[in-house]
Amino acid sequence: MTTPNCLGNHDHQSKELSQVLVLEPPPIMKLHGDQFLNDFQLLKAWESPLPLDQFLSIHAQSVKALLTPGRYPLTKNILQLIPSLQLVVTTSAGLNHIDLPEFQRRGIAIASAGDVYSEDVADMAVGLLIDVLRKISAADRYVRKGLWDTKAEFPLGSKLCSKRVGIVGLGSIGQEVAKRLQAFGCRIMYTSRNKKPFVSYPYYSNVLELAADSDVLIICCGLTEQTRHMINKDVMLALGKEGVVINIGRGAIIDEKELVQCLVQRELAGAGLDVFENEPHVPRELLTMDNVVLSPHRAVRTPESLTAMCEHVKGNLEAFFSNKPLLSPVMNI
Ligand SMILES: O=CC(=O)O
Repeated sequence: MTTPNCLGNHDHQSKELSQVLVLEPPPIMKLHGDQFLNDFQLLKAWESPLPLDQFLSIHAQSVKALLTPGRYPLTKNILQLIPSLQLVVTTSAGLNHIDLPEFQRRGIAIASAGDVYSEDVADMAVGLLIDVLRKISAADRYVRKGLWDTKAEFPLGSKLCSKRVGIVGLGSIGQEVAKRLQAFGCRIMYTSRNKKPFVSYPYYSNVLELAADSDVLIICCGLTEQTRHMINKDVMLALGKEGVVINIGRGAIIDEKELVQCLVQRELAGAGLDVFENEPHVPRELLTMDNVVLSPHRAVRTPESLTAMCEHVKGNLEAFFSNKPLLSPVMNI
């Protein structure tokens, strides 16, 4: 049985080998439609009137590839409904929506966003940092409110050049952040799972020690059980009253309650946040703080990066269906 409005625009028989299941459309499809995947037969679960489990048991028993956005949780339960799955292509850089041990157990390969978004995310991290230090958003509000012409003095910002910047996670995003901030005259240091032999920035195996030696912490790592709430009160106190935290990773890498508490009690100078623990919820206290810059999880999204992602997704699917190496494998099993 087929449900014509949720199967792509290709003849089912001739495209049987290149079916791609899509549970929920990723942002690239919202911007570009699905023309870029014309060479595949898309099974669009979200367009079906059937409950998901029924849709999958009718249409997805032999499907081998799944395309998914970052926020869709790929759990053991979903995997059980797609028994032939061999590949997931996720359009996200983060992998915290995927039950990695279960994927490993089942031998399902994952292709990630690779470094397609890294430059844009790094630009956003630097933008947030400059905004917090030089109070650009706050200055904009001050001017718009007509306060320039009054006695309400606008406070001084703080210099970026020569700041000691601790990068948490020196993957491709962290490296792009480091490159940019080095050009601004900052002193770069980092922590990550392992010391990177190809950089000369000082390495810290411990985030607490990194924080104690830094003016700014920029969170560029993924969310895992090891990194959840890694940036806690102790780390923020070690960063100190003049310290700034920037987060373009995942909200839950910071203990958000403790972050709010440190900001309220002025144990930290400021924060630039693109990500939050329970998006789209943003803690109420942050909304009125001029030393905090907020962004609605948009660091990866530029038209350019989304266009590049279309090519990247297509390349990964083509590689998979022609038995070639994936462009951005997370693990090949
Ligand atoms: O946050 C966005 C992503 O992980 O791609």
